[in-house]
Amino acid sequence: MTDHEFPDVASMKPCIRPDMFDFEGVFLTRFFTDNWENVKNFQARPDDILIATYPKAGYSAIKNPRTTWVSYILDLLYFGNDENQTSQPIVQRVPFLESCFQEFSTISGTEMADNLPTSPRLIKTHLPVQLVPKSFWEQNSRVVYVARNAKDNAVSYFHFDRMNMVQPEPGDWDSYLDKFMQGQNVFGSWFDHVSGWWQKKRSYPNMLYMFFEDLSEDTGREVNRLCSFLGLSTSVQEKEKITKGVQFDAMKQNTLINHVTIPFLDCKISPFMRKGKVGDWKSHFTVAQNERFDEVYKQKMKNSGVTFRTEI
Ligand SMILES: Nc1ncnc2c1ncn2[C@@H]1O[C@H](COP(=O)(O)OS(=O)(=O)O)[C@@H](OP(=O)(O)O)[C@H]1O
Repeated sequence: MTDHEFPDVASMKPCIRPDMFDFEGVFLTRFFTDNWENVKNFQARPDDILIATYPKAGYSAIKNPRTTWVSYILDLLYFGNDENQTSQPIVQRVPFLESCFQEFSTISGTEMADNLPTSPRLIKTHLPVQLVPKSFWEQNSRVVYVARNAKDNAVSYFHFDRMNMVQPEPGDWDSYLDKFMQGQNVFGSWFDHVSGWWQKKRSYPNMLYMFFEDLSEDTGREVNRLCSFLGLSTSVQEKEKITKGVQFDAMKQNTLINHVTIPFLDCKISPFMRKGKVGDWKSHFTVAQNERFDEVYKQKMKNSGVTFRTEI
């Protein structure tokens, strides 16, 4: 088996479904803490681009290339014409910084990032802002944060936890939603994550804060925003091509992107590229769940300053 291959999923099942534990105030699993010294001491570079999201907000990266949408857009903007690059799965093109899946890979996220031959390096993280390695701030690296409304994010994360054998068991939807409201998810509370990064943006100008809902409403406009932020003079034709290539249906068909080859993701339970919709929460939340959620949301987000759209 090479560095980038996985064992057959059937043979892996007994050793997976890890426990979640409190790590410096945030729920994580060992897959994100086993390499912590190297994560903490990771040496960022001034031209690095860190793509940060709460899980399932549309960014997609090690064997587990996720935060897919914006990673793929950035990858195409920088390396779309480099066949060498685009023939690799996106998990290898955009390393997942804190990941360390020792059972499945001999290479950690930090090693993969250190070995990246490209410049700039595109690096993905799901860490809450306070756990990001300090060298990113010291080097003034660019950061693209992508946020998704809490309701759709909860639904998407629930289905992902059902199909991802390296995440804790999600249980049923009702109890999952309760845990989500209490912040008991891998990578911690959605509320703290989106608010913490929003807060950081105030003191760190080298960050673009994007919304899944905006990408969904007008992908071309958001590609333009990314180009402005990054100082790219990509041609109109190229931007149009990229915008077309990153639509949900096109990405769902692309096996280098859609993760069907990652053995611990069981796409028979739920596909990685599931629905990609704004407002899908309506087909999951009961009236009672929605009322409960709105109450908790109001309370937890009252001082955050960031607003979301739950439909477009
Ligand atoms: N191009 C495009 N258009 C619309 N929606 C898209 C797109 N790319 C990714 N997605 C949706 O984003 C969700 C996955 O988020 P991530 O890629 O951040 O997942 S991960 O945290 O990295 O595993 C997941 O959302 P759900 O379908 O609602 O589950 C993906 O379908």
